[in-house]
Amino acid sequence: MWESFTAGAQRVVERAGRVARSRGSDHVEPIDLLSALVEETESRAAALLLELDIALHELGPASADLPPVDDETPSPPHSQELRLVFGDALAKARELDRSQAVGTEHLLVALLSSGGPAADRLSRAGLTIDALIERVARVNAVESGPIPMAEDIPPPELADPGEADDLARILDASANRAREGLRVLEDYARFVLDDPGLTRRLKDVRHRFGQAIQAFDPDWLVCSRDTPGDVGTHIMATDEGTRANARAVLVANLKRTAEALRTLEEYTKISDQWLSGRFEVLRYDVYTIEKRLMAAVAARKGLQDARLYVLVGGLPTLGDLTWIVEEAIAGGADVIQYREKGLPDRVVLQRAREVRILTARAGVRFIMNDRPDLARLASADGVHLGQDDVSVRDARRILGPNALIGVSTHEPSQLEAAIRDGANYLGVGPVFPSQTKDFEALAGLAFVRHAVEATGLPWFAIGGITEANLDQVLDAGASRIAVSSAVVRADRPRDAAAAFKARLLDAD
Ligand SMILES: Cc1ncc(COP(=O)(O)OP(=O)(O)O)c(N)n1
Ligand SMILES: Cc1ncsc1CCOP(=O)(O)O
Ligand SMILES: [Mg+2]
Repeated sequence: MWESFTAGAQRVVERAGRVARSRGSDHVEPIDLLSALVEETESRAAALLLELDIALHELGPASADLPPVDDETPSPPHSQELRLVFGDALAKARELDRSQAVGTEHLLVALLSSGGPAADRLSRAGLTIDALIERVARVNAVESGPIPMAEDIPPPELADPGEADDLARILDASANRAREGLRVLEDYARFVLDDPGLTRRLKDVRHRFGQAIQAFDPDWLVCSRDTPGDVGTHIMATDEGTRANARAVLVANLKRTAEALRTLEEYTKISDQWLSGRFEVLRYDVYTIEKRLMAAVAARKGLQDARLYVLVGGLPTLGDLTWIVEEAIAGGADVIQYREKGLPDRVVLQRAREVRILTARAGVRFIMNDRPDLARLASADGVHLGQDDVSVRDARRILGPNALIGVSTHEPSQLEAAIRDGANYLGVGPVFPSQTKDFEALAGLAFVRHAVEATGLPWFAIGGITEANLDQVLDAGASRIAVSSAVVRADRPRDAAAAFKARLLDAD
């Protein structure tokens, strides 16, 4: 069933389990789902509640406000009531036709209809089922509905013709601003980041924006245009005429585009709420893309030139971690990950700090495996997370926006989810059987080939890579690799690293 839930809805369900555990409950209840939903502040459900003037804090404690729980204990089972809520959400998603996927908004509708304490809390906050359904249906229709043609929507009939003219000037200026801004963003994704996925998404937004503004009568807009008479034309903020670099251009245009879309959204509310909804959806799309663009910008800064990533730790480096790190660096490692599974936290932290000193001295990136808390204490450049480790979002809470967060991926859907979650780089594998870790299944070279097409973020092929099979990995399209045993178990780790590095640079 979960594959028909959006990533946001899945996150909320997972978080509900943690809420139930921190309450000490033996079942996850609808009320836990509501607490988890409250915390998903960027979700469609949260946006709808805000639109309906319902303050999120009135709906109960967010899971972050509850006592912490350890991540090892499994969540209790879902209660019968909660299972009914999920079934109802599924039915609502089908009925309201949002590509049939269950989003946070459908969970909200189902909670409100559930008739239990969660529904009471929502009703007490002022939410009514009719208002909510009407909103959800509108947003869903905006996403899947037909595109109106110019003749469908005449200029608004306002009492004062001068007012229509003012409105046209606002809409014309904002439409131009948003269109130009979107083009600047697309050029950044295309030419600076070389990111096909982001370029495609921005192109899609630009295209949908173009369709939305077809609803305006072009004569109405252009006739009202009076650039020389526009009092704003010559007023410039002090920093508007200069930009420090391409990143500053990007940031300014993200802001400009979102602002222009907001202006369109607000002023079209006067005459056409449906169209206003389309601009709202586009504005949310820009926010989502912003998160991905900024992750890509950070990755570019930290890992653009990185080719060889070496994992140290475990048995082979128990006695001589410092020496191995120095050797790997001398051989050309661009990134060192400290991956330690069995030692006490206090010892791991002490050793991580040693790795930090060595890597900092050499100007090499240092990534801590699994543990954002230890990464922060050791001043690492970031953390590497697996599918069962804490989420990117939680790691960011600890490490902040500038940390490099990597995610292990073993199949296309995980890769897509990691990108959506804001990972800065990806591990792609396991490609071959590994001496470092046992795997039930291999992702293989097919997944490496998939990654080439799927992302412009830096990604490292990993798992059993040796000098003997490196060519297969490079032929599959990888330009970066992560290795452990082939370096840390080598007689001469420095030479082993140097051999990998030379071949990676050769293949560039
Ligand atoms: C670069 C890189 N890629 C993948 C992994 C594996 O992470 P994970 O799946 O969490 O497994 P463990 O390493 O924690 O056993 C990695 N560490 N680094
Ligand atoms: C931790 C991990 N996750 C995927 S492969 C791997 C181990 C990489 O080590 P090796 O290069 O020795 O296979
Ligand atoms: Mg892990």
